[in-house]
Amino acid sequence: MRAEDGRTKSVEPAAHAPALELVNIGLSFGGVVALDGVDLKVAPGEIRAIIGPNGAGKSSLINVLCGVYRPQRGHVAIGGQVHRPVPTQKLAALGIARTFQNLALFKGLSALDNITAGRSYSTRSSFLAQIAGLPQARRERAAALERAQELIAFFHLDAYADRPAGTLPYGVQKRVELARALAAGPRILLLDEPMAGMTATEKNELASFVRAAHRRFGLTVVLIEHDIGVVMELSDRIAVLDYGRKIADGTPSEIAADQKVIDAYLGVAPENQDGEGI
Ligand SMILES: Nc1ncnc2c1ncn2[C@@H]1O[C@H](COP(=O)(O)OP(=O)(O)OP(=O)(O)O)[C@@H](O)[C@H]1O
Repeated sequence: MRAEDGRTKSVEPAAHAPALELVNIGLSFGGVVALDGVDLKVAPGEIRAIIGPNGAGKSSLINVLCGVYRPQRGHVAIGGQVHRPVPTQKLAALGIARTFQNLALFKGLSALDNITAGRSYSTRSSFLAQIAGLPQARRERAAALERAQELIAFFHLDAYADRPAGTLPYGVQKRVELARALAAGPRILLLDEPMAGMTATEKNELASFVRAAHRRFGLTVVLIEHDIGVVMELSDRIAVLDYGRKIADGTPSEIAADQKVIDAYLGVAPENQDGEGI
C-alpha cells in the first residue's frame, strides 16, 4: 500500500491494526545508509525496545516515526493510517508524543509550567484567543492545568512543581520531561535514550515510572536505550538494528540467545544497569 503524495490512507480496520508499523523503510544521507529496508510492527499496548550498536540507525528510526526525517523508501502506518512522510505538526493529533535524547525542557519555567505547556500541542484555541482569555481558551487552560497537576502527583513531583526546571536534579528533570510528554494524553510514547547519563538508582526509578505510566495510561511505548539491563527488564519485545538493517526481533529471552545479536555486539560491550561494560 503506497501513499506517494503524503496523504493518509486507511489500510485495515483500525481495531486490528498495529499501533505503529514501519514498512520497508529506506533512509540515506548522501552515501551513508542509515536505514535499509526496515520493517517493524508494534502492537497496541506493547513496550517495544529498539537496540543496536552506535550508528545502527536507532535515532534515525525514531526521527522517521516523528516525521523529522523523510525516508526515500517505504511508509509508516499509525493505527492503520499510512503516512508518507509522517506529518510532524500533527503528531499530537495522531496520539504520539516523544522525549528527547538531550533534555528539551524550558529551563527557566517551573516544572508545572513545563508540563502544562506539553498540553498546548493538542489545544484548539489560537494564541490570540488565549491572550484575550476567550471562554474556550480559558476552559482549555483549566483542563491543561488539571492534567498537569494529575501528572505532578502521579510522578511524585509535588516538591518540585514550582521550581525552575533547570535547577532540578537530572533524574527529576527526566521525570518532568516524561510528564510533559504525557500532558496531551498520547496513546503512543517514543522514548529516545531516556536513561542516558543517569545513575543506576535514577535509572531504576525512571524505569518504574515508565512501567507505571504504561499501565495507568494504557500506552504503547517505543524505547531506544543502550542499557541492556533496563531494556531486558522493561520490554515485551525487542528489535535489533545493525548497520541500518533489522537483524532480530523477539522477546527478551529470544534476543539474549540470538547469535546474530551476540555477534553484532561483540567488541562494543553493551552497558549493564550500573553503566558498566559487560
Ligand atoms: N543528519 C544526518 N546526517 C548525516 N548522517 C547521519 C545523520 N543522522 C544519522 N546519520 C548517519 O546514519 C547512521 C545511523 O545513525 P543513527 O544516529 O540513526 O544511529 P544510532 O543507532 O541512533 O546511533 P547512537 O547509538 O550512536 O545514537 C550513522 O552512520 C550516522 O552517521
